[in-house]
Amino acid sequence: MFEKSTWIRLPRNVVVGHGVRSEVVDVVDDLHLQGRPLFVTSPTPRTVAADPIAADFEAAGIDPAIVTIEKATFDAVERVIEVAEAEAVSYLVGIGGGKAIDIAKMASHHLDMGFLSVPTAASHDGIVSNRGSVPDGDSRHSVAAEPPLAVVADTGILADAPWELTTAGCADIISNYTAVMDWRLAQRLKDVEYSEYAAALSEMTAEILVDNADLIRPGLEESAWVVTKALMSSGVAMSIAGSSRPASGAEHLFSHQLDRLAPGTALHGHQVGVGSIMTAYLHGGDRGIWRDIRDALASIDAPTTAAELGIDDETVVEALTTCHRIRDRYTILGDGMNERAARDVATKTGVID
Ligand SMILES: NC(=O)c1ccc[n+]([C@@H]2O[C@H](COP(=O)([O-])OP(=O)(O)OC[C@H]3O[C@@H](n4cnc5c(N)ncnc54)[C@H](O)[C@@H]3O)[C@@H](O)[C@H]2O)c1
Ligand SMILES: O=P(O)(O)OC[C@@H](O)CO
Ligand SMILES: [Zn+2]
Repeated sequence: MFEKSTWIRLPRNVVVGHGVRSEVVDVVDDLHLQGRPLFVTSPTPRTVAADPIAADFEAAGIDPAIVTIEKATFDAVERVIEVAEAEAVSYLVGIGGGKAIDIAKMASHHLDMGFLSVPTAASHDGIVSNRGSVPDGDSRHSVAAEPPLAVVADTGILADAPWELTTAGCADIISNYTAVMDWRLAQRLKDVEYSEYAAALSEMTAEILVDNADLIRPGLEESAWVVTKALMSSGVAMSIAGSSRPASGAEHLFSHQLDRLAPGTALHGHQVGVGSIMTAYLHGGDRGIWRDIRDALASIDAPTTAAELGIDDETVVEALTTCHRIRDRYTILGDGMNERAARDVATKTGVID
């Protein structure tokens, strides 16, 4: 008997476009959400979006509570849960980059409350995903979390954000190529659960983004459209898979380790992009697609070297040799690279000198 079952939870409303920030109140009404919201944001996104959206809610007779977080940690999730309980709110709104949205989705999962995702940067593909990503000691957890009931992505805000945030989002998408290679490898060698639909969607998303690279330019609002659609499509792939596997392989392990070794130095998307150049080389050798990945990153102004990330060569080698321990996720790194092999791949791909 075939007894498999799955739940794929996706947003009901996806509202994208110029000025849609002012439609958050209408989206809440359309979802029949009652009571007070808690806005989960971080310092700059608060000024850019959370405070103006709060004013719209107040004008509609709703008094939102606001909590500002600085880091994506389990402590931050706890703090948001405490504020939600103390302020007697009935749903959450994550307003900001990947960290604020991750914290909001994890807290709403714990509270069993609905949540809305309002990205202020096209910098990451967690906008619609049902996963939260949190460092914890030597590990990095990919936690099951509440997917958003709705996404409100204002392309005016996204296009006004610093350009490097958008190039980071592009690089997070381009890294899907190697994430899927790792996933297929793990399926073949370790029989891990695999979804061909999620893998195909993730790869196709990267392909469409690369094909439209000439539309991705600073100051062009259309770029925010192109990148945001890709970020959402990649998040849907994660929700279909019920795992971050379609968008996170060894290149993400490398980035998570850099977050530990050189915290706050480079953006998540930029780190996974550089990681992807090297893991593509590990998969395909010199005839593989590593040059295509490097050139795609360069074409949208994303870093392709350690120097452009602001990270020194030795830290890259250390991250490559240790990042397989970050989590129990089989990838091309297997049980770890030795130092010579790590230096070799980083040098041959031009990531280090
Ligand atoms: N859950 C998932 O599926 C998923 C997917 C991808 C990434 N992530 C996580 O998301 C995080 C990376 O996201 P990120 O790069 O957005 O990090 P982030 O949330 O720290 O944002 C980066 C910076 O951009 C600033 N910012 C945001 N909007 C701005 C705006 N409009 N103007 C000026 N500054 C603005 C933020 O204040 C912050 O300083 C990582 O923790 C990563 O693990 C999660
Ligand atoms: O599960 P992780 O490795 O945090 O990956 C999530 C996301 O960054 C994929 O783009
Ligand atoms: Zn990512």
